[in-house]
Amino acid sequence: MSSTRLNDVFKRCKEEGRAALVGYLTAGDPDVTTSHKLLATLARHVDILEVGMPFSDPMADGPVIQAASERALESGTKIADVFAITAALRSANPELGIVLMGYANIAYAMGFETFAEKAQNAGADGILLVDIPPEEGEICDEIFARHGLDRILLLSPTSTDDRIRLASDMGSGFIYYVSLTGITGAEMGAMDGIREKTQHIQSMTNMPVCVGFGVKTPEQVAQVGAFADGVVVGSHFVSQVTAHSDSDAIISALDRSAMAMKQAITGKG
Ligand SMILES: O=P(O)(O)OC[C@@H](O)[C@@H](O)c1c[nH]c2ccccc12
Repeated sequence: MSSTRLNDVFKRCKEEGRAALVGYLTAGDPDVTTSHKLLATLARHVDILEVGMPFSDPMADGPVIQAASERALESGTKIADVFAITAALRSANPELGIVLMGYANIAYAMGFETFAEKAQNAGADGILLVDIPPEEGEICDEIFARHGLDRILLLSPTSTDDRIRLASDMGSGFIYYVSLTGITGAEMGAMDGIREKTQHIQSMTNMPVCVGFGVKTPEQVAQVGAFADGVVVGSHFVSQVTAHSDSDAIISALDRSAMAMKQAITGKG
């Protein structure tokens, strides 16, 4: 069972003959107020917002997103702030897909039932917990499903057909194909290999397959969008936070860069 909103997002994009644009930012970076404005800006251009829950030990993340987590935690961001920002984004953007992304610890700490209840009340559609692989889903699958939350699962270049089948069976919403064996923000590998593996996964599942890790330019968004069902951009958006000194400048830089990515994915770039 998939949350109808994520299904609708992919259906709409498909009707428009394009891939979905998924944009990531860490909630609370650089502080709760600015972060809310940044996420609201990104929400105007993307189809799905991936809202990162800041965490002290984000092992899948490269330096850019690690630093974003640190800024968020140092400025006092709490998980309650993440839910509050999410709720505000939801009420302003009824059709936007919203996925909460983070590490298992955050949900363990508050209890999966409470976590799922709060995520649902905030209006999230799906949950991506990086360090809960498909086979460890007993801890959350039933709970998330009961709260109408999709569980987004990751596949990587080394995933075997057995794992692809497992992710397709256990996951919902969409499959997130990590384009490289490494951390967020790394350099993308050869496009041919990424296309082949993506198409192979697509042939094995009914779910949309989104591709992320290393996508930084409108050209890459257009290239990946030509075969994937969705394209994820993270570090490139997060890096706007440190590239500019005041919050207005960060917001307008993010606005411009998200608009460029959107134009690239709609073929109007
Ligand atoms: O930053 P990149 O290379 O553009 O990749 C997307 C990524 O940031 C976002 O989806 C994400 C951030 N942290 C993660 C951890 C695991 C999987 C995915 C993520």
